[in-house]
Amino acid sequence: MDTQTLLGSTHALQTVVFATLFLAVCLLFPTVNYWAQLSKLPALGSSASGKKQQQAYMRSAKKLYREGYEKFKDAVYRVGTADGMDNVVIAPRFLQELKKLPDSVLSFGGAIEKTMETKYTGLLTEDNLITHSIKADLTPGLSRLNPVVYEEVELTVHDDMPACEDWTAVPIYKTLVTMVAKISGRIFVGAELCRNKDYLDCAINYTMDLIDTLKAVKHTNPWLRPILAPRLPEYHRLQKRERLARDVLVPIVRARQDAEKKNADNPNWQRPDDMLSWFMSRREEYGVHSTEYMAKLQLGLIFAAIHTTTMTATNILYDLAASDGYIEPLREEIRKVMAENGGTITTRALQQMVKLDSYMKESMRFHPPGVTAFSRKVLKGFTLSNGQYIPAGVTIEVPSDAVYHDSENYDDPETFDGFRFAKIRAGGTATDHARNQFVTTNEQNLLFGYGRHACPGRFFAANEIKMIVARLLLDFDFKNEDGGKARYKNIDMGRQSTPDPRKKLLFKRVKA
Ligand code: HEM
Repeated sequence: MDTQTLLGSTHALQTVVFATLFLAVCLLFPTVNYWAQLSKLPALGSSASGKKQQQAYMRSAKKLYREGYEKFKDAVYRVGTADGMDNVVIAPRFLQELKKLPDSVLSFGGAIEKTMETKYTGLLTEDNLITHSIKADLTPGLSRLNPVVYEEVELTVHDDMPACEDWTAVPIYKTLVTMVAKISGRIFVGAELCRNKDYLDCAINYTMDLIDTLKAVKHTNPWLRPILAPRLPEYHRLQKRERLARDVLVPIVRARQDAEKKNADNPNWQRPDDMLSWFMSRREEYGVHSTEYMAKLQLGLIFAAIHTTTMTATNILYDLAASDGYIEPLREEIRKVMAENGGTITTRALQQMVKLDSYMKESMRFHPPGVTAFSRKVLKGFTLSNGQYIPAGVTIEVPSDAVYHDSENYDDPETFDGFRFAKIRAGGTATDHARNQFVTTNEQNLLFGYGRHACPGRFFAANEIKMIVARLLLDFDFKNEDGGKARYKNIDMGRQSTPDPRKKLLFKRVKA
């Protein structure tokens, strides 16, 4: 090789090397920059993302976030999570400023996409039609709908609870999920479908199949997920469940469409008064044209509503069975309020059941479904008022469980006081009333989230739970299966906490 050719090849080689390095720097810069920015925030513990750390997170996330709160109460820190990624934990004092950031900076859907592996579970993330319809149709219509809801509560308590002439063991989670699916279904899809076996099967089991798929997907290697996830048996079961759900729901949507067309000129025709109907009336506004998608919206609603409501009701019953001194005062309140409202549970009656509302709220404070709240993915980096920069790409959260056990927020926070909120409301101002209800959301009350994505279904859920618990309290005495007073332990996994669905309570019908 002559010198000229050698120089030429060396030059070409140098160019290739430089170009490759440049490309690598361009590709890696965002990641390197992300880690550089993230590492400026203090870490709780090692914050490393090793297997051991991930397992410790799954076992004791609650303890971890409480330690974090003690150490960084008013500050911001990062913590390694079960995903092998660091989340940024933000003190509640920043919530007011976070609330003002638009969805293009802090994304609710983005956080769900990641935690729920929506690419594989197919869960709807931010479906504005569902949220809008709950806010614009369901919640304002509750006064009109409450008698219908209560009618379904009476029907299902009658049909799904055993006779219980003597003490009878009842698997209460399983019983409640059927009740909640029927009662919610009455408002979601109407009377014709809400007691249909196939609809109920789907309303009860869709969430379970989705969670099984989620767990299986999380166990696969993130790099191989696109190949492995669609091969999982759980994934196939979920797909089958969705097909079954479509088979049940699509004919109903079609029948409703036909009825609408047939009655287009009929001034006396009335649309069914349920979510399916409200979704359909808003489909043009939201550009929803496929009948299958209308069915999918119902699955989104089922996921948001059924097991969340069931878990909350189960926690309340487990608390009641384990605590003394509450059942009689609650019954007294319910009887008195019903007597004042024509012997039934009206909207006014629900508002007057202040002790029951308080008990439900205290039960949820002690047994929140999650250890953290306000989970949002950061789409654009931003700076907090204390000067700390939160980089794009990270997920933020607020340590809500620690907030509920802070004596600055709640007097004697480690004591279960079922009537603590009723007492504050009894002697208090209008603000005390507003800030101490089951449905309240603010910086100290994060059970239903916070800000513009706070749970829109909480008003419906509160009424439904109140009606179920009131009916059960009036009709039955109940206690733990062993007759003891130890509260059934919840199952804590990572951030999630669920009442143990295998436990039974003993029920005995109250003599009239
Ligand atoms: C006790 C039962 C329930 C609990 C504990 C609960 C809890 C929550 C929480 C924590 C969030 C996230 C809020 C945030 O991050 O700021 C949420 C969102 C949501 N919930 Fe509920 N929920 C319950 C019942 C329901 C019901 C019955 C419905 C429907 C009727 C519903 C519909 C939704 C929807 C659509 C969203 C998403 C809101 C959005 O995208 O902006 N939830 N819920």
